[in-house]
Amino acid sequence: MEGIIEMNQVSKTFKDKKAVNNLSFCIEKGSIVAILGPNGAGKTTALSMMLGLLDPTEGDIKIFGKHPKDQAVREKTGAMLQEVSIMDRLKVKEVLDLIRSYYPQPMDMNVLIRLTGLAESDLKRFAEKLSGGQKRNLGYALAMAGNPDLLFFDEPTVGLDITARRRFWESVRELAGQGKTILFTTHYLQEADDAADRILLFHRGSLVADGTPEEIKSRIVKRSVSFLARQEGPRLREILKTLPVLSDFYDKEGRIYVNTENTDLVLETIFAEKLEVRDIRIDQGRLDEAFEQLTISQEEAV
Ligand SMILES: Nc1ncnc2c1ncn2[C@@H]1O[C@H](COP(=O)(O)OP(=O)(O)OP(=O)(O)O)[C@@H](O)[C@H]1O
Repeated sequence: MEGIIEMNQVSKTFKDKKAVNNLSFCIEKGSIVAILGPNGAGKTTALSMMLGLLDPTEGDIKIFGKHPKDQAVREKTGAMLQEVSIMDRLKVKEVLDLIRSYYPQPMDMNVLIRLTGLAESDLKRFAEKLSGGQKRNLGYALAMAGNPDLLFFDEPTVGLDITARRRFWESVRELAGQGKTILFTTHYLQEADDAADRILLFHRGSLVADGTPEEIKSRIVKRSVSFLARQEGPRLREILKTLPVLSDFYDKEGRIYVNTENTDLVLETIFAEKLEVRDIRIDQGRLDEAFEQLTISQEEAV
Protein backbone atom coordinates (compact mmCIF):
# COMPACT_ATOMS: atom_id res chain seq x y z
CA MET A 1 0.00 0.00 0.00
CA GLU A 2 1.07 3.55 -0.74
CA GLY A 3 2.01 5.59 2.35
CA ILE A 4 0.48 9.09 2.06
CA ILE A 5 1.40 10.43 5.52
CA GLU A 6 4.55 9.28 7.31
CA MET A 7 5.24 10.49 10.83
CA ASN A 8 8.60 9.53 12.24
CA GLN A 9 9.25 10.21 15.94
CA VAL A 10 7.52 13.56 15.81
CA SER A 11 7.30 15.77 18.92
CA LYS A 12 6.16 19.33 19.49
CA THR A 13 7.01 21.36 22.57
CA PHE A 14 5.55 24.80 23.31
CA LYS A 15 7.88 26.47 25.83
CA ASP A 16 7.95 23.71 28.46
CA LYS A 17 4.67 22.02 27.38
CA LYS A 18 5.04 18.85 25.31
CA ALA A 19 1.88 18.94 23.19
CA VAL A 20 2.86 15.97 20.97
CA ASN A 21 5.19 13.25 22.12
CA ASN A 22 7.15 10.95 19.80
CA LEU A 23 4.47 10.10 17.22
CA SER A 24 5.25 7.50 14.59
CA PHE A 25 2.69 6.13 12.15
CA CYS A 26 1.97 5.77 8.45
CA ILE A 27 -1.37 6.44 6.76
CA GLU A 28 -2.24 4.61 3.59
CA LYS A 29 -3.93 5.81 0.44
CA GLY A 30 -7.73 5.62 0.40
CA SER A 31 -8.14 5.21 4.14
CA ILE A 32 -10.35 7.19 6.52
CA VAL A 33 -8.44 7.67 9.74
CA ALA A 34 -9.71 9.21 13.00
CA ILE A 35 -7.46 10.86 15.51
CA LEU A 36 -9.48 10.33 18.66
CA GLY A 37 -8.74 11.87 22.04
CA PRO A 38 -10.01 14.10 24.83
CA ASN A 39 -9.38 17.87 25.07
CA GLY A 40 -5.72 18.78 24.99
CA ALA A 41 -4.61 15.35 23.68
CA GLY A 42 -2.56 16.97 20.91
CA LYS A 43 -4.90 16.28 17.97
CA THR A 44 -4.94 19.80 16.52
CA THR A 45 -1.18 20.20 17.06
CA ALA A 46 -0.50 16.95 15.17
CA LEU A 47 -2.82 18.00 12.34
CA SER A 48 -1.23 21.46 12.12
CA MET A 49 2.22 19.88 11.74
CA MET A 50 0.99 17.58 8.98
CA LEU A 51 -0.42 20.66 7.23
CA GLY A 52 2.90 22.48 7.54
CA LEU A 53 1.32 25.19 9.73
CA LEU A 54 3.59 24.26 12.66
CA ASP A 55 7.12 22.88 12.58
CA PRO A 56 7.89 19.82 14.72
CA THR A 57 10.41 20.33 17.53
CA GLU A 58 11.79 16.87 16.79
CA GLY A 59 11.20 14.20 14.17
CA ASP A 60 10.28 14.12 10.53
CA ILE A 61 7.01 14.35 8.56
CA LYS A 62 6.54 13.31 4.95
CA ILE A 63 3.36 13.89 2.98
CA PHE A 64 3.30 12.24 -0.46
CA GLY A 65 6.99 11.56 0.27
CA LYS A 66 7.76 15.31 0.56
CA HIS A 67 7.99 18.06 3.17
CA PRO A 68 4.50 19.27 4.25
CA LYS A 69 5.29 22.82 3.01
CA ASP A 70 6.24 21.66 -0.49
CA GLN A 71 4.07 23.34 -3.16
CA ALA A 72 3.27 19.97 -4.77
CA VAL A 73 1.92 18.75 -1.42
CA ARG A 74 -0.23 21.87 -0.96
CA GLU A 75 -1.80 21.41 -4.38
CA LYS A 76 -2.91 17.90 -3.42
CA THR A 77 -4.13 18.73 0.09
CA GLY A 78 -7.35 20.27 1.44
CA ALA A 79 -8.25 21.15 5.01
CA MET A 80 -11.21 22.20 7.08
CA LEU A 81 -10.10 23.53 10.43
CA GLN A 82 -12.17 24.32 13.53
CA GLU A 83 -12.67 27.98 12.68
CA VAL A 84 -13.95 28.41 9.15
CA SER A 85 -12.72 31.82 8.10
CA ILE A 86 -14.57 33.26 5.15
CA MET A 87 -13.80 36.30 3.07
CA ASP A 88 -16.21 39.19 3.56
CA ARG A 89 -18.16 40.83 0.74
CA LEU A 90 -18.01 37.84 -1.56
CA LYS A 91 -20.89 35.60 -2.52
CA VAL A 92 -20.53 31.86 -1.91
CA LYS A 93 -20.10 31.06 -5.61
CA GLU A 94 -17.50 33.81 -5.98
CA VAL A 95 -15.48 32.47 -3.03
CA LEU A 96 -15.60 28.95 -4.44
CA ASP A 97 -14.63 30.09 -7.96
CA LEU A 98 -11.75 32.12 -6.52
CA ILE A 99 -10.33 29.19 -4.56
CA ARG A 100 -10.90 26.79 -7.47
CA SER A 101 -8.92 29.13 -9.72
CA TYR A 102 -5.78 28.58 -7.59
CA TYR A 103 -5.66 24.87 -8.44
CA PRO A 104 -4.57 23.15 -11.65
CA GLN A 105 -7.47 20.67 -11.66
CA PRO A 106 -10.24 21.98 -9.39
CA MET A 107 -13.27 19.96 -8.48
CA ASP A 108 -16.24 20.36 -10.83
CA MET A 109 -18.64 22.93 -9.36
CA ASN A 110 -21.70 20.65 -9.69
CA VAL A 111 -19.91 17.79 -7.93
CA LEU A 112 -18.79 20.19 -5.23
CA ILE A 113 -22.34 21.38 -4.67
CA ARG A 114 -23.73 17.85 -4.61
CA LEU A 115 -21.12 16.54 -2.17
CA THR A 116 -21.30 19.40 0.28
CA GLY A 117 -25.07 19.89 0.35
CA LEU A 118 -24.87 23.59 -0.50
CA ALA A 119 -28.17 24.61 -2.10
CA GLU A 120 -28.34 26.59 -5.37
CA SER A 121 -29.87 29.42 -3.36
CA ASP A 122 -26.87 29.42 -0.98
CA LEU A 123 -24.51 30.15 -3.87
CA LYS A 124 -25.95 33.61 -4.43
CA ARG A 125 -25.77 34.63 -0.77
CA PHE A 126 -23.00 36.57 0.88
CA ALA A 127 -20.79 34.06 2.67
CA GLU A 128 -20.84 35.95 5.95
CA LYS A 129 -24.66 35.77 6.03
CA LEU A 130 -24.75 31.95 6.12
CA SER A 131 -25.87 30.09 9.24
CA GLY A 132 -23.28 28.20 11.33
CA GLY A 133 -24.12 24.86 9.66
CA GLN A 134 -24.11 26.41 6.16
CA LYS A 135 -20.72 28.00 6.90
CA ARG A 136 -19.43 24.54 7.79
CA ASN A 137 -20.72 23.23 4.45
CA LEU A 138 -18.91 26.08 2.74
CA GLY A 139 -15.77 25.21 4.73
CA TYR A 140 -16.08 21.66 3.45
CA ALA A 141 -16.56 22.91 -0.11
CA LEU A 142 -13.49 25.16 0.20
CA ALA A 143 -11.42 22.21 1.47
CA MET A 144 -12.44 20.21 -1.61
CA ALA A 145 -12.35 23.02 -4.16
CA GLY A 146 -8.92 22.00 -5.44
CA ASN A 147 -10.01 18.35 -5.80
CA PRO A 148 -7.32 17.24 -3.32
CA ASP A 149 -6.07 13.69 -2.86
CA LEU A 150 -5.64 14.20 0.88
CA LEU A 151 -8.16 15.86 3.19
CA PHE A 152 -7.76 16.98 6.80
CA PHE A 153 -10.78 17.75 8.96
CA ASP A 154 -10.47 19.11 12.49
CA GLU A 155 -13.66 18.16 14.38
CA PRO A 156 -15.71 18.42 11.20
CA THR A 157 -19.18 17.68 12.56
CA VAL A 158 -19.27 20.13 15.47
CA GLY A 159 -22.43 22.22 15.05
CA LEU A 160 -23.95 20.03 12.32
CA ASP A 161 -27.42 18.55 12.74
CA ILE A 162 -28.02 14.81 12.29
CA THR A 163 -28.98 15.06 8.60
CA ALA A 164 -25.97 17.25 7.76
CA ARG A 165 -23.71 14.89 9.71
CA ARG A 166 -24.98 11.85 7.81
CA ARG A 167 -24.60 13.59 4.46
CA PHE A 168 -21.08 14.66 5.41
CA TRP A 169 -19.95 11.12 6.28
CA GLU A 170 -21.61 9.64 3.19
CA SER A 171 -19.72 12.08 1.00
CA VAL A 172 -16.46 11.30 2.83
CA ARG A 173 -17.02 7.58 2.11
CA GLU A 174 -17.57 8.41 -1.56
CA LEU A 175 -14.30 10.39 -1.66
CA ALA A 176 -12.37 7.54 -0.01
CA GLY A 177 -13.90 5.18 -2.59
CA GLN A 178 -12.24 7.34 -5.26
CA GLY A 179 -8.86 6.78 -3.58
CA LYS A 180 -8.70 10.00 -1.57
CA THR A 181 -7.19 9.78 1.91
CA ILE A 182 -9.02 11.37 4.83
CA LEU A 183 -7.75 12.21 8.31
CA PHE A 184 -10.09 13.74 10.88
CA THR A 185 -10.07 14.52 14.58
CA THR A 186 -12.88 13.83 16.99
CA HIS A 187 -13.66 13.61 20.71
CA TYR A 188 -16.22 10.89 20.16
CA LEU A 189 -15.44 7.21 20.01
CA GLN A 190 -18.88 6.60 18.50
CA GLU A 191 -18.13 8.94 15.59
CA ALA A 192 -14.70 7.42 15.03
CA ASP A 193 -16.30 3.97 15.12
CA ASP A 194 -19.03 4.94 12.62
CA ALA A 195 -16.83 6.81 10.16
CA ALA A 196 -13.24 5.57 10.27
CA ASP A 197 -11.37 2.49 8.99
CA ARG A 198 -8.67 3.10 11.54
CA ILE A 199 -8.46 4.93 14.85
CA LEU A 200 -5.36 6.56 16.30
CA LEU A 201 -6.09 7.11 19.98
CA PHE A 202 -4.24 10.07 21.46
CA HIS A 203 -3.81 10.90 25.09
CA ARG A 204 -1.61 13.64 26.53
CA GLY A 205 0.25 14.02 23.27
CA SER A 206 1.05 10.32 22.83
CA LEU A 207 -0.39 7.63 20.60
CA VAL A 208 -1.83 5.11 23.08
CA ALA A 209 -3.67 2.77 20.67
CA ASP A 210 -3.78 2.26 16.90
CA GLY A 211 -6.12 -0.13 15.11
CA THR A 212 -9.45 -0.74 13.40
CA PRO A 213 -12.51 0.40 15.34
CA GLU A 214 -13.17 -3.28 16.18
CA GLU A 215 -9.66 -3.70 17.57
CA ILE A 216 -9.86 -0.52 19.60
CA LYS A 217 -13.30 -1.41 20.94
CA SER A 218 -12.33 -4.95 21.87
CA ARG A 219 -9.33 -3.53 23.66
CA ILE A 220 -11.21 -1.00 25.70
CA VAL A 221 -14.73 -2.34 26.04
CA LYS A 222 -15.20 -4.94 28.74
CA ARG A 223 -17.42 -7.92 27.94
CA SER A 224 -19.02 -10.14 30.51
CA VAL A 225 -20.87 -13.42 30.81
CA SER A 226 -23.45 -13.39 33.58
CA PHE A 227 -25.88 -15.99 34.90
CA LEU A 228 -28.00 -17.06 37.80
CA ALA A 229 -26.54 -20.03 39.69
CA ARG A 230 -28.94 -22.74 40.84
CA GLN A 231 -26.63 -23.55 43.73
CA GLU A 232 -23.87 -21.17 44.49
CA GLY A 233 -21.54 -23.96 45.60
CA PRO A 234 -17.76 -23.69 46.08
CA ARG A 235 -17.25 -25.85 42.96
CA LEU A 236 -18.63 -23.08 40.73
CA ARG A 237 -16.27 -20.51 42.20
CA GLU A 238 -13.28 -22.84 42.00
CA ILE A 239 -13.91 -23.53 38.31
CA LEU A 240 -14.46 -19.88 37.44
CA LYS A 241 -11.24 -18.94 39.20
CA THR A 242 -9.24 -21.36 37.03
CA LEU A 243 -10.34 -19.67 33.79
CA PRO A 244 -7.30 -18.16 32.07
CA VAL A 245 -9.42 -15.43 30.47
CA LEU A 246 -10.92 -14.12 33.67
CA SER A 247 -10.30 -10.45 34.39
CA ASP A 248 -12.83 -10.00 37.19
CA PHE A 249 -15.76 -11.84 38.75
CA TYR A 250 -18.42 -10.71 41.19
CA ASP A 251 -22.01 -11.08 42.42
CA LYS A 252 -24.58 -8.36 41.79
CA GLU A 253 -28.20 -8.74 42.87
CA GLY A 254 -28.01 -12.53 42.80
CA ARG A 255 -26.41 -12.64 39.34
CA ILE A 256 -22.81 -13.70 38.87
CA TYR A 257 -20.76 -11.62 36.40
CA VAL A 258 -17.57 -12.90 34.77
CA ASN A 259 -15.66 -10.11 33.02
CA THR A 260 -13.56 -11.59 30.25
CA GLU A 261 -11.99 -11.00 26.85
CA ASN A 262 -13.09 -14.46 25.73
CA THR A 263 -16.79 -15.01 26.35
CA ASP A 264 -16.73 -18.18 24.17
CA LEU A 265 -14.31 -19.92 26.50
CA VAL A 266 -16.39 -19.06 29.55
CA LEU A 267 -19.49 -20.52 27.88
CA GLU A 268 -17.58 -23.65 26.82
CA THR A 269 -16.43 -24.18 30.39
CA ILE A 270 -19.94 -23.71 31.77
CA PHE A 271 -21.25 -26.40 29.45
CA ALA A 272 -18.26 -28.78 29.67
CA GLU A 273 -18.32 -28.70 33.47
CA LYS A 274 -22.11 -28.94 33.48
CA LEU A 275 -22.30 -26.03 35.89
CA GLU A 276 -25.81 -25.58 37.24
CA VAL A 277 -26.54 -22.12 35.94
CA ARG A 278 -29.42 -20.58 34.02
CA ASP A 279 -30.42 -17.38 32.21
CA ILE A 280 -26.95 -16.85 30.71
CA ARG A 281 -26.30 -13.38 29.23
CA ILE A 282 -23.41 -11.86 27.34
CA ASP A 283 -23.07 -8.12 27.83
CA GLN A 284 -20.87 -5.57 26.18
CA GLY A 285 -19.89 -2.52 28.22
CA ARG A 286 -20.79 0.90 26.87
CA LEU A 287 -18.31 2.46 24.48
CA ASP A 288 -18.37 5.93 25.99
CA GLU A 289 -17.83 4.53 29.49
CA ALA A 290 -14.91 2.43 28.30
CA PHE A 291 -13.33 5.39 26.53
CA GLU A 292 -13.66 7.53 29.62
CA GLN A 293 -12.14 4.77 31.75
CA LEU A 294 -9.26 4.35 29.35
CA THR A 295 -8.36 8.00 29.37
CA ILE A 296 -8.67 8.15 33.18
CA SER A 297 -6.46 5.07 33.60
CA GLN A 298 -3.91 6.58 31.21
CA GLU A 299 -3.94 9.71 33.33
CA GLU A 300 -3.30 7.67 36.48
CA ALA A 301 -0.41 5.89 34.77
CA VAL A 302 1.36 9.19 33.98
N1 LIG B 1 0.38 27.62 20.57
C1 LIG B 1 0.41 26.97 21.74
N2 LIG B 1 1.15 27.42 22.77
C2 LIG B 1 1.21 26.77 23.94
N3 LIG B 1 0.55 25.61 24.19
C3 LIG B 1 -0.20 25.10 23.21
C4 LIG B 1 -0.32 25.75 21.93
N4 LIG B 1 -1.14 24.99 21.15
C5 LIG B 1 -1.52 23.94 21.90
N5 LIG B 1 -0.97 23.99 23.14
C6 LIG B 1 -1.13 23.01 24.22
O1 LIG B 1 -0.81 21.74 23.72
C7 LIG B 1 -1.72 20.75 24.22
C8 LIG B 1 -2.40 20.04 23.05
O2 LIG B 1 -3.29 20.95 22.42
P1 LIG B 1 -4.14 20.59 21.11
O3 LIG B 1 -4.92 21.80 20.73
O4 LIG B 1 -3.26 19.98 20.10
O5 LIG B 1 -5.11 19.46 21.70
P2 LIG B 1 -6.45 18.86 21.06
O6 LIG B 1 -6.36 17.39 21.26
O7 LIG B 1 -6.63 19.35 19.68
O8 LIG B 1 -7.54 19.48 22.01
P3 LIG B 1 -9.07 19.91 21.70
O9 LIG B 1 -9.82 18.65 21.52
O10 LIG B 1 -9.45 20.63 22.96
O11 LIG B 1 -9.08 20.79 20.49
C9 LIG B 1 -2.68 21.48 25.14
O12 LIG B 1 -2.22 21.33 26.46
C10 LIG B 1 -2.57 22.93 24.69
O13 LIG B 1 -2.83 23.79 25.76
